[in-house]
Amino acid sequence: MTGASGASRPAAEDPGAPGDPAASPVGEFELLERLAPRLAPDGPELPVGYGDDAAVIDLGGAAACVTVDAIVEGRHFVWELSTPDDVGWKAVAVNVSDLAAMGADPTAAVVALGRPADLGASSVEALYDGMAAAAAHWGLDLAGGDVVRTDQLVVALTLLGRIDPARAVRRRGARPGDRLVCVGSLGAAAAGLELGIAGHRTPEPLLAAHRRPRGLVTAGRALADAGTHAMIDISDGLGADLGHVAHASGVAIDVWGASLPVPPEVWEAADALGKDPWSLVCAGGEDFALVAAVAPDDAAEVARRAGAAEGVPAAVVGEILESEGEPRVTLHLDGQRRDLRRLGYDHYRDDDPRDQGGPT
Ligand SMILES: Nc1ncnc2c1ncn2[C@@H]1O[C@H](COP(=O)(O)OP(=O)(O)O)[C@@H](O)[C@H]1O
Ligand SMILES: Cc1ncc(C[n+]2csc(CCOP(=O)(O)OP(=O)(O)O)c2C)c(N)n1
Ligand SMILES: [Mg+2]
Repeated sequence: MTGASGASRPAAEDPGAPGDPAASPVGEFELLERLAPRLAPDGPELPVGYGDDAAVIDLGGAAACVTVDAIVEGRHFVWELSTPDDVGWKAVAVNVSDLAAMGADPTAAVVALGRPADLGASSVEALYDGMAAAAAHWGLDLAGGDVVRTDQLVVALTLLGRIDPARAVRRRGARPGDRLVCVGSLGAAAAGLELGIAGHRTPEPLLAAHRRPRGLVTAGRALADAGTHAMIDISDGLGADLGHVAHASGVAIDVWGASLPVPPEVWEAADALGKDPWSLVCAGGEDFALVAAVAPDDAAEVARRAGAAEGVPAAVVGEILESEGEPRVTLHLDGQRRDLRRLGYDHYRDDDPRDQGGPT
């Protein structure tokens, strides 16, 4: 059968595409680079388009900051570890985090719900209880959506926020000499997920980090108000996401391992899992910490204020350097250097997302 007849799915052309048993298909990052030419360039009506945590759209006088992230059963959560209520919370939180990383203020969301036929109505109500609780927490309105039948639960939330386009903080803009500020801790969500899946006893803070992440809106605003040069939220992992900042800003980034905010339970989890703790910290992902490039003289005070505003740990964790050609992200630890760039979650890299990389 041919694709042109509409009777079958388009043929596999990439190694590893559906129907092709070979290695891995084109990765998430490479796929986006191929799609980019078809997307709108930045311009007066689109002050921030593709390539940042959220877009900024000029509406003639006012501006909206908009983002969409989906939560998928088996990819972002498993029913063994999360309730429907947790899933609803997480669907809101992951989007709130993207707006936080722009310095925006979330205002309203619409929800595309992919519901398997066997997911009962009361479970969907519980899912919406979780979304409503998160919406109340961050002061945003759930303003409608769409329902389709799917094989696994999918919750795709489009979130809008207020922003002054002139003050939107982008992934580009980090300058040599800036310090790297991290607000929020690293490694807990990945540790909670991995312990939980392995059936180990899982400390509550780790499980909570996986199930019900926080979006650091107040910290994001504080960082934006302080004139932060560049910012990103850590969803795929510190290495991969700093790689985006290095790439967008045309800089190199040094990360000081000993300064990273890591909860003590993460070291214990790595021990129990027989795993390099730095793979949880630098490649685990779903931390939803904010990492920002801040002028050196302000960095320590800006970190302190942003952390205090949310009641989360915050620290100066590295510095921005001149690029040496290729964007570079390097972890400095015990006198050793490890390449962190691209270390993190990629939806297409491995079949089992939990097998994905650690620092080498
Ligand atoms: N399917 C897509 N079509 C167009 N743009 C996309 C798509 N997926 C992601 N992007 C864009 O690519 C950039 C990176 O996306 P993503 O890795 O999902 O970022 P984030 O971690 O901030 O959610 C964003 O600017 C996003 O808008
Ligand atoms: C069952 C399960 N396996 C693996 C993970 C880990 N995980 C899934 S997606 C992801 C990265 C972030 O999600 P993504 O959809 O890429 O969000 P975005 O980068 O667009 O914000 C991670 C670390 C998980 N949460 N649940
Ligand atoms: Mg996304």
